Amino acid sequence: MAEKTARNSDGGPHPTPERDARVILSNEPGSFAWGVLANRHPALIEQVRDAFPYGPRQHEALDALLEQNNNGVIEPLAPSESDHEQWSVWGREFFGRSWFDAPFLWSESYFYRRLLSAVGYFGTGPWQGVDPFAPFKRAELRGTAVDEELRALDALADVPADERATALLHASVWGNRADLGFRVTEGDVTPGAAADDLVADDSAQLWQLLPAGTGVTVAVVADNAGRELIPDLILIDHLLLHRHAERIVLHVKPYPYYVSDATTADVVDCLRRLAEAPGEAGRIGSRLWDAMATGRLEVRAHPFFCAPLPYEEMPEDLRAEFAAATLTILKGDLNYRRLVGDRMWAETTPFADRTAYFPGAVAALRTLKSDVIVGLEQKTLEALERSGATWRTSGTHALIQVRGETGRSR
Ligand SMILES: O=P(O)(O)OC[C@@]1(O)O[C@H](CO)[C@@H](O)[C@@H]1O
Repeated sequence: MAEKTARNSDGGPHPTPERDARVILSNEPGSFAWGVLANRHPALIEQVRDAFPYGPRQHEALDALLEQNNNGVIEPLAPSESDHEQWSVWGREFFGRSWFDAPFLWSESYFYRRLLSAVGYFGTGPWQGVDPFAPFKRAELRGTAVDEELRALDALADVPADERATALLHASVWGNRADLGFRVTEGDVTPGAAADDLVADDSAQLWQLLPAGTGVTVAVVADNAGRELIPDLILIDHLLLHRHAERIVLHVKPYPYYVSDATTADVVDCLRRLAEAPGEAGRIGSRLWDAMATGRLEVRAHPFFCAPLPYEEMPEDLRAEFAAATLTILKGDLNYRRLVGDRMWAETTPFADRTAYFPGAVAALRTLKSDVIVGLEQKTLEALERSGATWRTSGTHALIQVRGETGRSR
C-alpha cells in the first residue's frame, strides 16, 4: 500500500506551526490516515468475519459497517446500547458525516466500538464477551517468535543490572512494533529486523526518575498484548525486583480495541505464558504472579482508555491516579497520539510543552506508526527527511521521550 505522510491543507511538505496545527482527518487520499480507513478497516472486517463461525445477524451487521465505513455516514449507536448516551455526546458533531471527514482519532475509536457491536460483544446473546481479535492474539502468543524471545532472557540473567535495564527498556519500546493492527496491512513486522533507530532517547532521564530502592509507584499504560505486553511485563518485573518501583499499576483496555490492545484477559494469558516457560522467563512469570497476589502489581481497566479523546480531557479520577505516580509510562503509538494530541504539530515542538498538562512525570515509549511527532532536534529531523524513508509511519523508528515533574526546556 502506498501510504505517504499527510501534508498541510496547502499541500506544503511540512506540518504547520504549533499555533495552528491542524487536526488529522482521513479525507486526504494517499495520506496515512486515509489508508487506515480505506484499506485497514475493510481488511480487518474480513479477517474478523473469517475467524469465527458467525451467524447471519453478525454477517449482516459486518456488511453494514463495511458499507458505512467505505461509502456511508457515521451513525449513532442503537439506543439499546448501554453507552449510547456517552457516544451521543462524543459523536454529536460527527454523526451524519462521512467517516473520512471526522478526526482520525475519533473515527478509528468509534470504528472499533461499532465492530464490537456488530459481532454481539456487548449483546445479551451467546457472543457476549467473545473477543473478535482473540484468535490473532492467541496465534501470536503461541508462536515460535515468543519462544525465542523468552529463551533470550537466559543470556540476560547474569549481565550487570544497568545493562539488563537498558536491554529490557529497548525490548519494551521495540515490542510496540509487533502490533497486529499494523500487520493487517503492513505484513509481518519483526521487532529488531529493521533499522533500530531511536529518533529521541531520554532514557537517562527515565532512570533518574526511578532510582533503585525508593519505594515509589509507577503507572504503566499498556498498548498491545502478546509480543508487546510480554516485554512490558518483563520490564515491570525488573522495576519491581530492583526496587525502582515498590508498586506498579498496569492500565489496560476495558474491552477489545485496535485489534491487539491488551485487556485483563490478555494480561492473564501473557502471565501464564511466562510462568509456564522454562528458565529465566518462568522465574519472571512466577515473580509477577506473586506480585499480583501481594498487590505490588495491580491491573486496572478504566473506561477512558477506550474513549476517542486526548489525554488532555481525562477524567478527574484518572488524573488523580497519574498524579499520585512518580512516573507514568505510556506505551505505543495510539497512546502517543492521545498524549500530545492527534495533530500535525511542527516536529520540533517541545515534548515538555505538549505534555505540560499531564499530571506528574510522563514517559512515552513508542515506535513511529502514524504522522504525529513532536520533540525532535532540528538536526535529527533534517537527517530523517534526507533519508527519504517513510520514517513517520513504517515502524522502523522509535522514541523514548520523558518529561519530568517540572518540565524540560527542549
Ligand atoms: O497504538 P499502537 O498499537 O502502537 O498503534 C496503533 C496503530 O497501529 O493504529 C493506528 C492506525 O490504525 C496508528 O496510530 C498505529 O499505527
